[in-house]
Amino acid sequence: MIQQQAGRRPQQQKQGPRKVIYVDLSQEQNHDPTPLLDGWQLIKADSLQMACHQLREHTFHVGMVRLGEMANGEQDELEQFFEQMPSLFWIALIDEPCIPKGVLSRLVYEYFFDYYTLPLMDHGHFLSATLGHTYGLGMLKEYERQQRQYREECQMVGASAAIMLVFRQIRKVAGVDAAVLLTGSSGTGKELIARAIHQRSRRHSGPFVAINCGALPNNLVQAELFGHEKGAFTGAHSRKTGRIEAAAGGTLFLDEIGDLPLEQQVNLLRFLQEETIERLGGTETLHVDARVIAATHVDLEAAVREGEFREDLYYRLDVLSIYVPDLKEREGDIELLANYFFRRFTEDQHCRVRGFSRQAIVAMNNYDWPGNIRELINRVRKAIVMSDNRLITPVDLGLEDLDVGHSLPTLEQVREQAEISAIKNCLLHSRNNVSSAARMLGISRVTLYRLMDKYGIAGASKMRSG
Ligand SMILES: Nc1ncnc2c1ncn2[C@@H]1O[C@H](COP(=O)(O)OP(=O)(O)OP(=O)(O)O)[C@@H](O)[C@H]1O
Repeated sequence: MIQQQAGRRPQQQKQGPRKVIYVDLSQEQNHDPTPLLDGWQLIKADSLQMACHQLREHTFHVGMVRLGEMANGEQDELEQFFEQMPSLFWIALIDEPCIPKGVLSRLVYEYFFDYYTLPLMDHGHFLSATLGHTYGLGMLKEYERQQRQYREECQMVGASAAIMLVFRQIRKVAGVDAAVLLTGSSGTGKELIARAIHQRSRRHSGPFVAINCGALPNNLVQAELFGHEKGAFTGAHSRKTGRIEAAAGGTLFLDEIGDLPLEQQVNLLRFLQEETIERLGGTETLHVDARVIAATHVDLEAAVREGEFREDLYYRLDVLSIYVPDLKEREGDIELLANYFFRRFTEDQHCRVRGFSRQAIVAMNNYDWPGNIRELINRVRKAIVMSDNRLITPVDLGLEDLDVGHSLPTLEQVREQAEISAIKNCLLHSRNNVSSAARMLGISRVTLYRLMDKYGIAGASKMRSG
């Protein structure tokens, strides 16, 4: 769908022509493709050095290279040039006599999306469309590359629009040194997200200290968070550094913040306001520089209304907030995550089980996952061990009531699901530009707004319509 759209005449877009860099390495200066490029702004470079300069000055959507005869050294230089820009995609223009030469054919195969032989003659009018396709493919590859990068950096898997929004928010909040509140159900990945924010922040070389406020007995919370001096209470045989102090220079992750007893909330508030703490039984005031990320699965606003959570602390924690969606809200991610954990749990061992049956995938997609990703991990791990089959079945996953036979959707449901997923995909790929998403879908903007409203696809009012 993207490729077809990308191949459309770019001048239809209101953003103006897209830019293509044209690197002419042939020294011949003939066959200028400019007149053939309807809707594209062509910027020329006669050498790789000049191309590097142009690439620093402009943002290009796609690149074209005119290849001539080439010595080995020049070829290496060109390869290095391409390696520096993994997200720009290229088309080659080649003189017909050069085509059969082995060196060039490998280069074209490895680095170019497509090539045209010169003279272009009546193929010329396809060039604009090929540039569009190349750009479309480049966008997909870039999206894939970013995903891979996220996976590697944060060990986070996901491709749904809902989780991509979270990924973008992680990037944004990582660059700001303010408190973050993560809200979302249990097992959705809040701790992993807190770690990802820490890893991407300027504090990444400092410690990441996690504490589960719900798991500590009331009488220990203060000593655990703030530390204690020797003899502060019976059994305090030596001085102990608290978790807040241990997070100095890094990030303190307060999980289940809603469970923090009221009397400790005031101490935490003081730390957030003044960046100072006092150890239990101590008199010294210590300055501690730690960023706080808190997480909760309960509705803290409701807890504030009911007097169970201090309002002033709530506002101190909720400077930046990220909602982490339930697994069932992440369209397409269940299969992705299930396969990811399957590979992780089977890679180091000889395993007879080869993957998931189609019915197992359907059953997983039909299930609500109240325990979210943690539950998915447990079910997949158990199924790998217990399954007697080559492909994991719904029964192996404990989801036998949810396979395809029990819940065949109606045609109307299938149609609605297909519409929802096409709209979400196009909005994602057009970066929420409604006009361009409508064009991809082949419908008017008004119809797209109506459908978004009908299916409750969020954020319509905030979206760009350029
Ligand atoms: N996007 C993801 N990709 C891969 N693994 C994930 C992802 N999100 C969560 N996980 C894994 O799921 C499990 C649960 O995640 P995590 O502990 O971060 O959830 P949580 O929201 O903090 O849960 P709780 O509220 O119960 O503390 C962990 O093993 C985590 O590594």
